[in-house]
Amino acid sequence: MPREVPWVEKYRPRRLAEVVNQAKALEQVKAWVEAWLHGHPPKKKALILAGPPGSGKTTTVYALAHEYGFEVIELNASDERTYEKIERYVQAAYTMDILGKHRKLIFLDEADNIEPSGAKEIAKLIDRARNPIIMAANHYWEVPREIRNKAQIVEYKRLTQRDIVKALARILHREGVTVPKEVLYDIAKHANGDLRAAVNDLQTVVTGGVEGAHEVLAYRDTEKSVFQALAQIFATDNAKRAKIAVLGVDMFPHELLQWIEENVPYVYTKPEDIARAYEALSRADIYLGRAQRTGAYSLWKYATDMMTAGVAVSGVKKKGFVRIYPPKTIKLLTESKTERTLRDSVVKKIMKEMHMAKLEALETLNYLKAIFESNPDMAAHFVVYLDLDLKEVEFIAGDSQKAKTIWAKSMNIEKRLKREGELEARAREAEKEAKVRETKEIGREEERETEGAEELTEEELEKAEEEIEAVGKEKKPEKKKGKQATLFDFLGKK
Ligand SMILES: Nc1ncnc2c1ncn2[C@@H]1O[C@H](COP(=O)(O)OP(=O)(O)OP(=O)(O)O)[C@@H](O)[C@H]1O
Repeated sequence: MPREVPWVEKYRPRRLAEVVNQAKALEQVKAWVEAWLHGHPPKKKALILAGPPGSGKTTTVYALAHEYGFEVIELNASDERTYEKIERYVQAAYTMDILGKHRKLIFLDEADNIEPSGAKEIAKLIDRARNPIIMAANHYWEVPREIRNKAQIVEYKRLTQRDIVKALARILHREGVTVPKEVLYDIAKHANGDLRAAVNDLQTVVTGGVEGAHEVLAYRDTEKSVFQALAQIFATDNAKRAKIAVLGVDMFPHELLQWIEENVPYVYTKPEDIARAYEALSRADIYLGRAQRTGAYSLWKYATDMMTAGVAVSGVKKKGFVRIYPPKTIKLLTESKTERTLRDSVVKKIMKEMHMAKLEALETLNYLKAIFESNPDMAAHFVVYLDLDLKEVEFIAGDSQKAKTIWAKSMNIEKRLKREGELEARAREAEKEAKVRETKEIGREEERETEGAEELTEEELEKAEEEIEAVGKEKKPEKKKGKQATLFDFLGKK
């Protein structure tokens, strides 16, 4: 299949004036490089362009080189031989300059990934530099301190949704195609300030062999698009970056594995690199299988490490835009979306009823799948407990016949529970009524007793007192065991 030119390259601004919404940063970069060119290297011989991904850092470096006549020597901080290479170019650049060749501009990407061990050495090289060194980093504070001290910081802003929509609209105009407005907004929203991700998404939507932009965008319902995560994995040789790339992706590891597996052959071209990537994936698969069999879901972590970091370090990747293809095993995107919606609703119910965090609920869903597979009676109880509907039961059972059996059993349980509930309610009602009756009766008795007592007082009290007096004259009233004899003892005797 012919590979399309990546739009991030095709439409990458060639001139500084085309870099949007970073005016302040550009002013600083220009002033710094002009100092070099005027023969007065700036006090800080390195620059750190710090800011979010896809905000224009790399673009600035290349546009700058283009406008000021530099050759860019791009190095990656995670490359083991970075130090050697910088040293070579720091020296070579100077001699080449004398020969009238292009001056070299050393561009060190991912400066927040420089190992502490190498930081001191690179700091020394900065001191010796006779040519500009520009570094890029997403997280300024993660650049080793020795290097930060030697470098001037230039901050890049996160691009706004408006910036992104405008940039995308310009590309569409130049391509002569249109997409629904809401799709454009949706891409811009999910890009989270990353224009590279947005441009890649747009290219996927417009040129994808996938039917319909809305279906493609369905995958962006997740917190972080799987397209973006994969693009990040396939753009780095750095294990840590590759691992971090999938953090916000709301997908089971085995689904993620399918996505990565599908795209490996488009990213790696050399057979031995492809083989290494598949080796990493097969190890991931072994961990997943083990987790599934034993219930030790902590193994998921290792599986994810293998499929991200393991794949990312497998070899030399294709440069620039790599279109990410949804796995063929996902038969229909719409179907997959329904499945995901069902999974989400089941997971929500588990979280609510079983008071679980999301990850636990996802693990529990796996247990449920095993239960639904082998124990319909127990499954039926879960259906009632979690208040699942038939579609959700079908999703968990993964087999409509099984789902129907479980559903029928759950209806019986529900009926029984309902009956029991009704009986219980009736019993409770009867008990309540009995209590009311009892209370009323007690009330009446008390009334009667009180009435009786009053009668007693009126009619008999005088007589009783007379009797007491009489008895008192004869003998002391008999004492009841441990209790003071009262008027009522006498009355009782009567
Ligand atoms: N400010 C911007 N103006 C115009 N285009 C931009 C801007 N920022 C990003 N882009 C577009 O997005 C793509 C990626 O940008 P770039 O490579 O400069 O990002 P970056 O900041 O270096 O990101 P990273 O930190 O991930 O390397 C480029 O192809 C470019 O077309």
